[in-house]
Amino acid sequence: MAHIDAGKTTTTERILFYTGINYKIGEVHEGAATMDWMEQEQERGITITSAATTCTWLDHTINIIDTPGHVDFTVEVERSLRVLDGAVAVFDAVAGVEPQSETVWRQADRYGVPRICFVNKMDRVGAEFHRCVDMIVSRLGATPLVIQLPWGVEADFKGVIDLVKMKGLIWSAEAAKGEMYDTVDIPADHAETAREWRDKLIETVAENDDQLMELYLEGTEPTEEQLVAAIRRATLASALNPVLCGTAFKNKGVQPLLDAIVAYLPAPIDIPAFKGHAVGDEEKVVERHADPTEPFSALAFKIMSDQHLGKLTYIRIYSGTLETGTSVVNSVKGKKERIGKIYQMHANKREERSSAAAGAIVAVMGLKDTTTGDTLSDPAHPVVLESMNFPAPVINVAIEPKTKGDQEKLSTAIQRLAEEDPSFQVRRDEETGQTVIWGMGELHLEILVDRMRREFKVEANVGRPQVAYRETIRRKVEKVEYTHKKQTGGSGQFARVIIDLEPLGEGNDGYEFSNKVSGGRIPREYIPSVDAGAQEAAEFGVLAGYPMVGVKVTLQDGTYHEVDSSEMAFKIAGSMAFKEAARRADAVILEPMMAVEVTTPEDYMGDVIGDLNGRRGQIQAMEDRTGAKVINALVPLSEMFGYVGDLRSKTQGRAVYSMQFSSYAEVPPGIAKEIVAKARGE
Ligand SMILES: Nc1nc2c(ncn2[C@@H]2O[C@H](COP(=O)(O)OP(=O)(O)OP(=O)(O)O)[C@@H](O)[C@H]2O)c(=O)[nH]1
Repeated sequence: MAHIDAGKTTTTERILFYTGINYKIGEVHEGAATMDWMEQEQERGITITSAATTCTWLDHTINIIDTPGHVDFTVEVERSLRVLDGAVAVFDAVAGVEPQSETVWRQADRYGVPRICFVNKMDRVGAEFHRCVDMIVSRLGATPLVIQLPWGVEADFKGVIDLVKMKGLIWSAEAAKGEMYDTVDIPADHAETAREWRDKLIETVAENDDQLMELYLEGTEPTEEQLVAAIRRATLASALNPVLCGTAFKNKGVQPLLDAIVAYLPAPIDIPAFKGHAVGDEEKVVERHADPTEPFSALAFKIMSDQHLGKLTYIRIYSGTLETGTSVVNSVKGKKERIGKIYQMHANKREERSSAAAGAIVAVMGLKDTTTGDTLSDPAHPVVLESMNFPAPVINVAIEPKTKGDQEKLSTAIQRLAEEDPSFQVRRDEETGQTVIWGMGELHLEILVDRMRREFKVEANVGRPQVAYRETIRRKVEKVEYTHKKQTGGSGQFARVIIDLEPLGEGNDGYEFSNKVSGGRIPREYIPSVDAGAQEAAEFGVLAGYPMVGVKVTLQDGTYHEVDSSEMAFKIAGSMAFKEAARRADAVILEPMMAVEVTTPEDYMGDVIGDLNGRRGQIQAMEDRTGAKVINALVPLSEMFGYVGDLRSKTQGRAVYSMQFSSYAEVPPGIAKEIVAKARGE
């Protein structure tokens, strides 16, 4: 996991080569990386979809998922961190801890994933190992444990000083692909620094591990075995993060990284218990263990449509053993599923297997109703494992088929792509009849439309990207009454409700409903209808039709009629009362704000800042980083369309930027007016 371009794919390609999975190294910039198998990935040199593979090192099986760094594909990181037991955070030794590294680090925190750090690109001009280590402290608030020091830097980078073994590891020029390295005595000019850092290493581990602390207090130098065991315990407890370095591109430092993965990251059996809950009872905790003889349980984390095979469902098996031809239950949806075939995946290649056991990551064919985040379990012992969080999409575009013939293909394409990607959504705009697709950013939607064209042969016209605005209210309104009554049309036409509507408060973008009606003034069976009606109304806000969020509805009172009331009548009353209340509650429009970080040569700093100000940006911070200036700003997403091209032309291609969603904020009144007028077709 890492910020874009830190070198995740390049490092993974070396791993596949050294572990003997591939007989040659595929380079990202040549469009030849195994893990970036999708056409769009090879053309652009970026990872878009997380690819899974499996290799063996020191008699251990390692499942690897190479994740994308671009923020538009954050859902890929989310699902991968959910099913992996450990992670390698890759950093660019020049840029250090970049914004997206920070984001993925927090995601890993959320899932409690132990991790080690790899400071890559030590060969680049401006590489600074210790600055990166300092940033791991200042930006991530983590405890880095330096277990290697770089031996040389930039063009002179030769290898690493291993502080656990107290040896130098040097990659000689003869092994051009870095297959071989020599273990030598630490050179004299590095001896003192190595001793100093070795002391720091032991001190840091001792502070985080009682057993090592005992030895430390006795003044006994730990053996290599004792030290490795202590680092392992502290890493598994997420108390610290071992830090290594190297240059994947120049083939140095990758084998010791593999050694560290085996030595310090958890095997499934190191995890005391995988927690889930009983079907239909979220309070009742059920535990599963990485034991092939326990009842089967697995989490579906990814769906892929294969043109030839149909739907492939990627699963992580937590307990038990899965065999082809057996039946399992999707315990979230309550549906039986039959396991057609089981495949070990190597990026887009697959190898058929007859069974797979706890700890494995495999793809299965034949599942019909399972979607991302669902649990599959032994029908006799169902369990629901914790699912994952998916971010809400922030932009959308209208899409329409070019010809009538494309209409059906478009629907199929959208359906398949939405199955694969939970951050891609589709809605039909009832008023205009348009199909609107929603995603995480311009690049995300561009890739999706491109995939529709290539994989599904759909020709479509795509509108301009629009921001996913929201609406909320600023004021509480009380006792808003609505009576739904129709004289004609028979029974079931009477309902009267009285509601309060209030804001949930800053940062809460949910919806809540509470019922205060007592004494049978409204029969209990009608209450959920009022809630459903209000929720339906909240989907289309009163100002410009954007979803209304951060509101609480309280049903205070109402009346019903013995003969003329129905669920439908109460739903309509709930919906109308909500709309009426929202109109009186000072509704406002919210827009997504992006945290933008621009790295630019000093000469262009004035232009970059001026441009950000012109985009309604608020500059938050400025700092120096190796001959460049780094500017952090908060900018409305609506002003950031096309920024990539504008920045390039303003700085002659010498500045780079990244941005990620920060929060929703109120749109200034002048702009809100324009948005409302546009939505009303004025
Ligand atoms: N100089 C140098 N370049 C490197 C090194 N590792 C990777 N690169 C280059 O950096 C670029 C990005 O590398 P990738 O491996 O695609 O980075 P990534 O983190 O997988 O990128 P995304 O998946 O798109 O986020 C490529 O052009 C690599 O050749 C390194 O150690 N040194």
